[in-house]
Parts: sequence; structure tokens; C-alpha cells
Amino acid sequence: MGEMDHMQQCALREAFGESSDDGNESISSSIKEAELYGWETVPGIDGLWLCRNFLSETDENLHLSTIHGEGLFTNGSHNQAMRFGDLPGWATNLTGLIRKAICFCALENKDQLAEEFGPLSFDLLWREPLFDQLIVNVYQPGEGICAHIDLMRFEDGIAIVSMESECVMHFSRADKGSEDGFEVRVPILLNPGSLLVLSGEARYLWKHEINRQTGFQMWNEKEIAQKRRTSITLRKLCASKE
Ligand SMILES: O=C(O)CCC(=O)C(=O)O
Ligand SMILES: [Fe+2]
Repeated sequence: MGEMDHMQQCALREAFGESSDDGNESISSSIKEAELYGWETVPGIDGLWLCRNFLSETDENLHLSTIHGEGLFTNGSHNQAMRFGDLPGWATNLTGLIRKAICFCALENKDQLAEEFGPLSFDLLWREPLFDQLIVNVYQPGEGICAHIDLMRFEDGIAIVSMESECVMHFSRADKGSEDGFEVRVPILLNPGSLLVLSGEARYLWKHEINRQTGFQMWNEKEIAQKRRTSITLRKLCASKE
């Protein structure tokens, strides 16, 4: 079975459970569902994929009440919580939803070239576990995160789920300085309920940054009204060498 056929089988299994007798009907209804996710790529940044309709408002609210009600932020910090290894049940469910959304994207793009068909390669998408580290960040208005590349102790394939306030995340190349006085900065609007997936160049060659100081959160020439923003970042630690 080719990689694409395998992806398709996996997507169907994610969507309909183990047995799905009427293959053709399932495929066409899966493709319809796939379109609902609204996946986008970003021209010029390989490996960056954005799914605008990842969490419904109801699901977003459920996640927020779990996160803020779970006592995640008890170890002295009220704005960042980290978990390694076995993730809480809600995060394992979220991982399942991410896999499903990526499978649907692959299904929708099934007629395209292998490297274009989805946010994660087959190997990354089907590693086990997909993620074993979780960070929940809570940003008050004005707070953001400096330009960075995620640490090399994490594998390729990183997911960021955005909730509450929308914000602009900027991507800039890490390997090209601004000697010529010209730094490429690509703005991406992260709407609440969206899922951003980074792999390859987007993960290793581009820095990402959220600057929520006055004047930096511009979209369509208007400044975004800021509220609290909560994000969930999911990653996989590299296997230790010992
Ligand atoms: O909060 C976000 O959207 C990004 C978080 C991030 O980049 C990180 O934790 O490395
Ligand atoms: Fe990051």
C-alpha cells in the first residue's frame, strides 16, 4: 500500500472507527468534512500549516474551563504550566483531534505531490506518542513571547492551539541576518480555535514571535483589541542518548 493510501485508510479509521464497509461513500463524506477544517499553507514558509477551524467555540470553552479549573497553574506560576511524559486526559484527546485534522488535510490533498499533502510527514504523524510535552501559556494584554526557535531537545513537528484573544505571530528567518537592512517578517493571524503546525523549515529555520506591545498587533491596518490569550503547545522530546 502506498503512503497516500495508507494515510487515507488512517484518516477513515480516525473518522469512522475500525470498520468502514462502504469505502467510497466514506471517502466522499470525509472529503467534505476535510474541507470544513480550512487548512492553509503560508507562501514562502515551508512546513507551516494553519487550520483555522480546529476547535469549535464549544470545544474551546471546554478546554479553557478544564485548563483554568484543573489547578495546572499551582507551582508558583500563574501564566505557564508544563507537563512531561504522560499527558492529562484532555491533552491526549486533543492530540487525537490534531491527528484527525491532519489526516483530513492529507485526504483533501490526496491528488497532490507527496510533499504537499499535509502538515506532517507520515513518520511524524504516526510516531507514538505524537506528543509527550505540553505547555499552556496564558498571556495578559501586552504580553507575548520573544522571537525564538524551539529548543533542539524537541523533535520536529510542533503544534500550537490558540484560544481567547486573536493575535499576530511573526515569522522571521533565523539563518539570514538583516545585514542588508531588510529582514523578512511574515505575519500570521492566529484566531481563537486555530491550530498551527510547524515542521521542517518552519520549525528549524524560522523564528516565531508574538509582540503584543502597543503598535505591533496590526492586522488589515487596524490594531487588534487585546484580551487574555491562552495557548497550548504540544511537542515531543528527542529520545535521550543514554
Ligand atoms: O503561545 C504561543 O502561541 C507560542 C508559544 C511558543 O512559541 C512556545 O512555547 O515555544
Ligand atoms: Fe515556540
